[in-house]
Amino acid sequence: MSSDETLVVCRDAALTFGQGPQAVVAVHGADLEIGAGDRLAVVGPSGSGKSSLLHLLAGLEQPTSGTVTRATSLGPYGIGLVFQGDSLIPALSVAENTALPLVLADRSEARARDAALAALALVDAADLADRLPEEISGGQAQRVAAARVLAQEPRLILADEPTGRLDHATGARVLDALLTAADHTGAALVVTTHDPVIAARLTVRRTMRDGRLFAPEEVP
Ligand SMILES: Nc1ncnc2c1ncn2[C@@H]1O[C@H](COP(=O)(O)OP(=O)(O)OP(=O)(O)O)[C@@H](O)[C@H]1O
Repeated sequence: MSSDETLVVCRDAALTFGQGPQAVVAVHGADLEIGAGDRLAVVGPSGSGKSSLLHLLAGLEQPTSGTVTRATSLGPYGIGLVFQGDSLIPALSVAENTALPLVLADRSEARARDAALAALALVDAADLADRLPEEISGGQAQRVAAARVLAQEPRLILADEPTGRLDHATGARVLDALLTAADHTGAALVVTTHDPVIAARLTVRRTMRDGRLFAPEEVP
């Protein structure tokens, strides 16, 4: 893997929901390249289209016009997703939640658990391993979500408002966990946020307003 490898390219990628007078343009012709190891913050207020852009990058939505191209080298497990809140499965322990992507990818349960425990330790959540999601806080749950992505060892981590519902100090710890996960695996990291303090911790910041993605550091 070369360090300047391009993972995802958006060219004039747009996403419109609905048709006719009811149509909502969530993303207007966005141009974006994500390379291996990049650290990108997409910053904008609620409703500006950040989640929609992330869904395009992940392939969860297809562009209505323009193109989104993912490198074939990403493979089926190459993208790790972290969503805002409530993403853990309630009936599974923290360790089982963390190991789940590996079990689904046919790793043995013992190896998956070892990888999960190592990932939890890296994000400072080893002591939570045997708890259920209902027994941990929102900030802890987001760190577990970071550990789950870390265990998966993706090439690209997409985190949608991972600190959105948290206070500043807790949000900073969640971002620490995501940066640790990305550094440890060499993954690219894209974080959407409305919080400039969180955005300042990523290398490149791009503002979104009303579905428009502005150039790096360009302030609309
Ligand atoms: N499935 C959908 N159907 C119709 N409209 C949608 C859908 N998803 C999003 N939208 C609209 O697209 C626009 C962008 O929404 P999006 O969720 O991408 O913004 P956001 O910046 O992520 O907001 P938030 O921070 O509140 O999640 C909004 O006007 C929203 O109402």
